[in-house]
Amino acid sequence: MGSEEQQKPKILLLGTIEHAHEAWSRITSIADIIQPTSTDRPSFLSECRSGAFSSCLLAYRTFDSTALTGPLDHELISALPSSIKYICHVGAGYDAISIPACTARGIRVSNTPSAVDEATADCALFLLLGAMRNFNAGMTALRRNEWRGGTEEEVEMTKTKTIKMPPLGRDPRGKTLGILGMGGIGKCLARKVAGAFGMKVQYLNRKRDWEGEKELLMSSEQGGGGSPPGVEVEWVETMEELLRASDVLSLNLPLNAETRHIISTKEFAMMKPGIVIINTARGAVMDEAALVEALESGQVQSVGLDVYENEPEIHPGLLANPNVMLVPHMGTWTVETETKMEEWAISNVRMAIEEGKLRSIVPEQRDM
Ligand SMILES: O=CC(=O)O
Repeated sequence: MGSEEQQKPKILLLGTIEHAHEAWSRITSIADIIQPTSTDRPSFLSECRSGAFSSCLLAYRTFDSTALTGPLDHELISALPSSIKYICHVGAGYDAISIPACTARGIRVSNTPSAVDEATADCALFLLLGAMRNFNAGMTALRRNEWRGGTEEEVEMTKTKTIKMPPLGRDPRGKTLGILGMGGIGKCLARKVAGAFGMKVQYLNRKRDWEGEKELLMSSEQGGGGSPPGVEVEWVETMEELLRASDVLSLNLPLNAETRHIISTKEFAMMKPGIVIINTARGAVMDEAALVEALESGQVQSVGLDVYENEPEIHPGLLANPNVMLVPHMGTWTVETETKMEEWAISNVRMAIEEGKLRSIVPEQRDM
């Protein structure tokens, strides 16, 4: 019986299982779970080098575990035992993991695409409407005990006089939404804005997604009744085309070496004056300092942000600006979605153990 126990593969658990307890308990019957005792990156690196995780087959990691380990960069990947063959990440964005470092060590990485699409697109929809309608200015004024941004004295005077009003918002209907990065979240958002707000959609992607376009155009013909109308969707070839024609821009692309600061001073200058920008991808795809300047000059009218360059730090120029709607990275923060993401990551763990492969290996490693 003892030797049977020893044959179980070992899993390094980085983070905690919050929701998918049933799926995880099935894993614990086929694998031994090892958890680090360290509390910060230097001690975690020492723990790795001490052999504490030797013979672990894979690491399961959550987004929040970065607070303990720091990024899974070259230094950290090199410190992992050579027995580690898989890293199963809970989340769609895996910019905290150096894929080149993993590939060089023969470690395969999985993420949880599509599990996040609906919830993240819903969050983008909330930010889009909030930023277009200037809801942030009014909402934060109320919490200062002011009415729509007027002072307390002005509120008192409203019985006889007018009060200070925030600038009028704009309706989304008939406006053009530019989507930068037409993956699962982008498509989901396109469907939602067309159905709920009657917006037109144009997108820029690494390559034209004919199948995806067809799917969006046909969405009216499926399901009948409550299904949204087909999406008017147009592919554009260049960033300049996308920026010049968009009334609202939504960032839906992954963060990597090519996309870091893909939106910066030059790109802000190309945008339609008074554009609204939504970011639910990663903060660093946009140059935050340049964004603050573009907001101050009025080139960008308002923004809705769920993600920031140096989370949890927020640029003071964003905090101070009433035209900035801020959400603290809650795009997938629902019971259903967080559960789905954990279950998806656990299904990668199971497949790695039982079949020696991953359900959703990251695109950079598809040929591995
Ligand atoms: O930010 C959320 C994710 O990457 O899934």
